[in-house]
Amino acid sequence: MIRCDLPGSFARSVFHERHPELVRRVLAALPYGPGERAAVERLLAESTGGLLEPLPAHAHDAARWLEWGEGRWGRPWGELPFLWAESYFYRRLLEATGYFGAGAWQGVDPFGPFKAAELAGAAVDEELAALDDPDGSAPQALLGSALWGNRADLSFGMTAAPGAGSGAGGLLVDQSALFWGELARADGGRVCVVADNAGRELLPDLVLIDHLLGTGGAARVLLYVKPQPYFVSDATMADVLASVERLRAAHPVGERLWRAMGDGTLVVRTHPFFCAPLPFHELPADLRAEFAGAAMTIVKGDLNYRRLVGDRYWPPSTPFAEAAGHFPSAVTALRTLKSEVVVGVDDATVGRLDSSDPAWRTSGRHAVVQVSVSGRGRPRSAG
Ligand SMILES: O=P(O)(O)OC[C@@]1(O)O[C@H](CO)[C@@H](O)[C@@H]1O
Repeated sequence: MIRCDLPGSFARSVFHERHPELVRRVLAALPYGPGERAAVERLLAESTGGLLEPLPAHAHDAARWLEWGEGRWGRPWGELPFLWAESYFYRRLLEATGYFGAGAWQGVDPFGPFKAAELAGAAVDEELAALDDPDGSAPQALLGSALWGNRADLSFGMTAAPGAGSGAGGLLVDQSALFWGELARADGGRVCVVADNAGRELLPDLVLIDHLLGTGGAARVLLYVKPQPYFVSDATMADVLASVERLRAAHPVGERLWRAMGDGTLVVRTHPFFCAPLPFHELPADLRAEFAGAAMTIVKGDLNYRRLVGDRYWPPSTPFAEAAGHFPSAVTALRTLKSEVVVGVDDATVGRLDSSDPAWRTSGRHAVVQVSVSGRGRPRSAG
């Protein structure tokens, strides 16, 4: 299990380097008052050197978090599992900024200014212009755009080294033929997409969804987003609407997606579980049943990968199907590597990368397309 306190670890750097920078930017981006500012600073101090405090009793999800954190309250943050601690940090940040409060900051996304700037940026213009390029709109190119779009993660951008995430580091595992083969085999079933970041990642995800619906690769797509702001740029429903609007202004694909939402072939869903500090092994029964009926579930990004396989120091050669085989449908991970977890990469590749590029697990320059069909056709009641 990856913990937060290992000296020199990526997890420790997230709390001690990334979060202070994140807090600085959030407080610079919105004119929060003294109360919110002090609460955010207190959270930073608590999470970098203090003891874990629960949510205030009046919080709508206080009981749920009390249960998730049983045995952990009052312990040092550094002892916590990394995934649990990060998830709780983002929940507490929303508490500190008044996102769930009764006051005027209710519902104000603390990361909204960053997301809006990205969506309005020139890089998005260029990417949208490429939609008219026949090479850029071939199926494999669309899958590649959705994959590499995962580099555009605004939390990663907080402390990434210059040039990190840019340039073609390489696809370490490419099972895209299996992905397309599975879709062809299912012949127009339901595809679930567990979204990750808004903006430059969600736009190519939506274009891929349009392609799947337009070509019969999927009869229906369920797109799962976060119920609240999370990990800086993770997509919420508001971000889906902003992206569809952006696409509508630029290309017919936007209008098609709008219509698909209207006729129910593209359904956007959310669930509290997507902001829970839990791995996908602990899917609640309702979500498990939804995924179980899918021809394929596409799981986007680094954090979802950590939740899919388990946030552990796996031997990298552990087969992906072994780590992700618990998932209730066939599942494809589209992930650029931005944390230490990795499976399904052979020892020779790991040895080569360890000596040539020591930061390969976290730099965002490498990616995987990994498929497990273990959950294919699993009955809805499974698990
Ligand atoms: O899930 P995403 O957007 O691809 O990546 C999230 C991320 O940037 O944040 C975490 C560290 O804070 C890591 O899992 C990863 O580096």
